[in-house]
Amino acid sequence: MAPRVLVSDELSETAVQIFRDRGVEVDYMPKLGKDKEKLAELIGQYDGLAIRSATKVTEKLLEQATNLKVVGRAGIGVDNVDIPAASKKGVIVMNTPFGNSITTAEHAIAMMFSIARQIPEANASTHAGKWEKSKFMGVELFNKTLGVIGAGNIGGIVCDRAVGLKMKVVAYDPFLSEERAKQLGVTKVDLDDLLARADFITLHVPLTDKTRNILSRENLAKTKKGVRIINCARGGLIDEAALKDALDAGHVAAAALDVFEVEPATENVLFNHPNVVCTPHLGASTTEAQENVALQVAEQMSDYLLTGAVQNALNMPNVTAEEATVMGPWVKLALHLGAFIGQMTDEPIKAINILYDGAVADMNLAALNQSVIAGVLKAHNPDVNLVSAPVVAKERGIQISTTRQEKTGVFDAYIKVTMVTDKRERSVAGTCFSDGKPRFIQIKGINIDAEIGRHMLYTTNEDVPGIIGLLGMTMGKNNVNIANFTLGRSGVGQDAIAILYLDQAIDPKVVETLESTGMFQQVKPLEFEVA
Ligand SMILES: NC(=O)C1=CN([C@@H]2O[C@H](COP(=O)(O)OP(=O)(O)OC[C@H]3O[C@@H](n4cnc5c(N)ncnc54)[C@H](O)[C@@H]3O)[C@@H](O)[C@H]2O)C=CC1
Ligand SMILES: O=C(O)C(=O)COP(=O)(O)O
Repeated sequence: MAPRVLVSDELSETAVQIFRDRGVEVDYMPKLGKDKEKLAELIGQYDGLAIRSATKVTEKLLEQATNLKVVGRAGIGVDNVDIPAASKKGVIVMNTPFGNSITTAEHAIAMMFSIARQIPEANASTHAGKWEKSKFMGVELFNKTLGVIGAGNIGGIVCDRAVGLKMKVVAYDPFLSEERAKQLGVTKVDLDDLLARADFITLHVPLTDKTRNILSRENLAKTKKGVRIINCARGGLIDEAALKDALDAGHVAAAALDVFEVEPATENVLFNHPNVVCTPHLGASTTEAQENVALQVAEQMSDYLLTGAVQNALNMPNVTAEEATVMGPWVKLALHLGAFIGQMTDEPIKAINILYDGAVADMNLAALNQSVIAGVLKAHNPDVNLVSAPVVAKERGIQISTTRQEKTGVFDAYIKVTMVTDKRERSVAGTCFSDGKPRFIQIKGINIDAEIGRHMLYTTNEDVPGIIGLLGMTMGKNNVNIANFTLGRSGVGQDAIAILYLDQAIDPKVVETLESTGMFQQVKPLEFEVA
């Protein structure tokens, strides 16, 4: 069945067309993002949700999203998505990190010009037939100092444009390297220094717990008298009441705001202030940017829903379509190895060590790690998936470690997973042959070659005659067909294991019958998710 996507914010029609062309069913309901109840009522039908900033993807909404696999943000900021809650539910959250950055940077520059020369007020006055030529005295940008808070993609473009305008640019960004600052032609400074030096301040940081209120009352007081402030990033970065007071006191000469603490902003303390210019969150609103983000989000979401390729996800490592194909069998193997380990224990797991040997060590290990962990955890919680697995593992305090090594044995590549609990260590290794079929090659250090099927039976015993007959006869008597039978032992008369691939699940009574013979140390039916 074709996956279904809901577009709940205003996205370019390009997105709808791409979904359809790719074979994804799409419903375009651009007003739904503003109607929480209706959205919650409908969300359960969809595999994907494409949004901008109006739709709020809360924990509550996610509870109703029983089929949801991916949220695609056609834009940059994802502060309207509860990412931890999405991860826990196994929902991938992706954005389009570059599609609207030039547009937003240009909006910030436009806002800077508009407050330097009072263009909106002069425009309104002139339209009103007032011709107030002497009222509107502006300032030049040339030679002024621009303080850029956050010099990432958008901030970096703003720096570049401002340098072109012959401004002196200082930037505060703890993650900005000296080399990048040099490349941008800006001086890296700390926040207090920026606040003291800047004639104009522009914000380009995401809204996080660390950046919230970055222009607080206290920090606004540290700015130069006559400073002009531009915010095209997020409401919540500036203390709006404190900004109003600073404007009223004439300390801040002007402010240009595209974003507000509460949006849609129909009322705000800063509205109607003569020195404030406002736009209704238009940073990303150009035809070019909206085409870019719509196209990207639809492609990314379709790729994920149709091929498993992951791009620009905030809670999953990237996996290209090519990797998804090449790695497909290895991802399955990783899940099976995890599933084996997970089903072998009911004790709390302390650590999972994953060894990658040979060619597989060069693959996208982040994705393989997540598959192993998901496999382990699914044994006790079927809702865990690749996205939620690391979150759940962290919550349970499971330590994950990986080792990669050059080819050491007869196999071109293999993965070995070892689980550590308080009482024991268990390990299983597997490989994929060129037929793409994953198989187990070692359990408890004993070499085997076991094809993996949906229903399997794993037994351990002392190496004595009669085990094959006993297992075969018991299965036969209970009408269970054996598709594949593999034996292994550590040495004559020593530890031995058997792995049976069965055509159906076995009844617990069969397990009891085998156990009652006293011939086995362990008789364990196992299930694997085999397509
Ligand atoms: N008005 C609008 O329509 C739009 C607004 N935005 C907003 O712009 C923000 C920035 O976008 P990008 O530049 O693409 O993001 P980015 O991730 O490329 O850049 C953000 C920069 O902020 C820096 N940063 C993080 N924490 C910081 C802190 N505590 N202090 C100083 N710097 C810090 C990071 O190191 C990074 O360099 C987005 O998160 C979004 O909220 C983005 C697009 C459109
Ligand atoms: O991309 C972003 O972060 C934006 O803020 C743009 O928001 P919008 O898509 O215009 O609602």
